Amino acid sequence: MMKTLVVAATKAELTFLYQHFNLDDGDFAEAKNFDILITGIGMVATAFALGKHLTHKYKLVINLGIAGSFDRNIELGSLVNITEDTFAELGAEDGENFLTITDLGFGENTYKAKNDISLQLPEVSGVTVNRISGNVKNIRNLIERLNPSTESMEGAAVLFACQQERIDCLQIRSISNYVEPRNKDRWKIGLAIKNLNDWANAFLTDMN
Ligand SMILES: O=C(O)c1cccc(C(=O)CC[C@H]2O[C@@H](n3cnc4c(=O)[nH]cnc43)[C@H](O)[C@@H]2O)c1
Repeated sequence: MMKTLVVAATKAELTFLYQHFNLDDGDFAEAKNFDILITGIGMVATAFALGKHLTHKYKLVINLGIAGSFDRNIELGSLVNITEDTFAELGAEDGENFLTITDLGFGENTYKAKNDISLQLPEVSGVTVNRISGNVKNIRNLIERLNPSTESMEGAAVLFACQQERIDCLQIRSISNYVEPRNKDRWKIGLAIKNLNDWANAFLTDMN
């Protein structure tokens, strides 16, 4: 039987999923129909972990995590299905302009989550960055260039790996904060994680 691979940056983001399915407490945990891979934060850690673990025994990869939202109409703690994700910093600065790697002739910087699963969640596009945006000028620039709804530090790396291996993939994230000058007091990480885990527990149970 082919399994699903659940990928998250930190174990904290999947706390209740580990509890619900009574899983062993490691960075790679196995359940009957799915495995969990904890990669560490960021694109490099994610790509490295997927390079080691992503094989054709998996029919689907689900990237779960928290994310920032550029869109104030998306409530903190609510879930989105990120169907397209862009490596926002991959390219070259040219004075005030930014040249993507596509502009430079070196391939794609945007990847789609390929799957035939229909979910009752808003479908949005995201950016993936190395540093959480917290500077008004950078935030404005990202919105002008890419008009993203969400920001994470791993999403595009997961979509990239899945495209390389031709494995279906979903990216579901729960909004913990708005993308704005850093103000940790306004982040709702606990609520975002609770709602993310409730969704994941139901999805992974129904899938079985
Ligand atoms: O600084 C802290 O105290 C702190 C506490 C908990 C979490 C953090 C993070 O930096 C979380 C990064 C983690 O979450 C994703 N994430 C969440 N919001 C954003 C965002 O606005 N922009 C980019 N990434 C975000 C990200 O995918 C990381 O995995 C800090």
